[in-house]
Amino acid sequence: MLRWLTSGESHGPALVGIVEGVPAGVEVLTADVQAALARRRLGYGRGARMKFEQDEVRILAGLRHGVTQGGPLAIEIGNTEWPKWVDVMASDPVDPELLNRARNAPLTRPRPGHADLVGMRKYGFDDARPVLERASARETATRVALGTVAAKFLEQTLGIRLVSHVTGIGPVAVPQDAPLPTPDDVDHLDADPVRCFHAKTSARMVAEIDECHKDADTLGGVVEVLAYGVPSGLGSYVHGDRRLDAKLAAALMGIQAIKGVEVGDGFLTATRRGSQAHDEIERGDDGRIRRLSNRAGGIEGGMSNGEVLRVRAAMKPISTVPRALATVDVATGDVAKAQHQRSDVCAVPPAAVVAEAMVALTLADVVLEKFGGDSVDEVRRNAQAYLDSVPELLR
Ligand SMILES: Cc1cc2nc3c(=O)[nH]c(=O)nc-3n(C[C@H](O)[C@H](O)[C@H](O)COP(=O)(O)O)c2cc1C
Ligand SMILES: C=C(O[C@@H]1CC(C(=O)O)=C[C@@H](OP(=O)(O)O)[C@H]1O)C(=O)O
Repeated sequence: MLRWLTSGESHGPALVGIVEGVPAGVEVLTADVQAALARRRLGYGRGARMKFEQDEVRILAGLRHGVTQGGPLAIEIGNTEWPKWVDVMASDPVDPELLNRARNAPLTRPRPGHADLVGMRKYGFDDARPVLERASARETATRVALGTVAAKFLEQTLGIRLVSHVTGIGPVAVPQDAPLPTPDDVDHLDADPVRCFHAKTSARMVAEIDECHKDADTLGGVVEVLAYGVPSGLGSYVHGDRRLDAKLAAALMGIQAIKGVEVGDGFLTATRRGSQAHDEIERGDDGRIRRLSNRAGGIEGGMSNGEVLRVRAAMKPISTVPRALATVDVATGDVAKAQHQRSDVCAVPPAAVVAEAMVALTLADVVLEKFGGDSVDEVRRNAQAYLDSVPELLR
């Protein structure tokens, strides 16, 4: 079993993530985590903060000489902007005089689409500051850091490799028959301004973001994660909460601003007739069972079926709209415009990287559930024994 937890506020000194259950022997470096975090910072349409802030990574525990030790890994990501927020986010009480300064002023004009209003009600605050600090997607940096370890585990035990890309931004979408990127295309995707594999669509997405920026508005979109090399049999049909599709849906829906999840062709499948919706089975020239298509996205009956795993997540447009939305000042009861200082216009490309991390953590958990093992070698041996045990005619 893999367990993980994150802690930290958007403008606090640092974020911290802990992952427990990673077997011994996974090779991972601080530089790998840094590289993954750098990929999360990419993307046309991100706001000013991404340009001036750095992610300062420190692996505090669980790793020795670049190899996991079997104990929990603790990863710290320092916010380099912290010096500006020392008073606002101080852990201990501060001089009340400081609280009158601009950055410290209570936020009383909750932003529609954010956690602000409900969070104030629920936790008993008269200021949205503490709500937005933890609700912020700054926290996703920690998930990407932990996901890096999970991805290394998957690659080094079973050769599973993940790819994330953007298939839609606002109304602009990749054509349905466009080829899927493979792990060899990751550098190309990282270099694309919107992490899109289809060059013509990428250019249209950039233009759409520019238009939206001019209109002082924001955009959402759709991301897709692909997992190559996933063996058949992860997850289970025997109970709803053991289904791989259910676990992936929960993991993706748990990302800030994700409002829909599809497995394989998802909602499109619902519009098709059965004869056009499923993936027929045949025996290939090599004598192995194969599929004529992969509309199911690599999952049948809540289990991986050996095809490429394909999941999508729909992100709503950024809630802090520059052309500020109507709200109420909860300190006075007056009609107001929602608070706004700065924001991303579009954060779909980084959301793809976050979705990839969530898929990595979910797959690492189900791999450990199925095969178990305290070391990389043991997981490999267990997996190989299972694969060897599948009868010839079912392979
Ligand atoms: C990578 C990423 C970056 C985001 N950046 C912003 C942002 O700059 N401004 C904003 O208002 N919301 C941003 N969001 C979305 C908010 O965090 C999210 O909408 C808010 O916390 C409310 O949660 P909900 O949308 O899940 O209801 C971002 C989300 C992600 C995944
Ligand atoms: C800091 C990150 O994303 C932030 C997520 C976010 C939000 O409301 O979710 C709002 C913005 O922060 P701020 O309000 O300080 O400008 C984004 O920059 C990050 O992704 O590292």
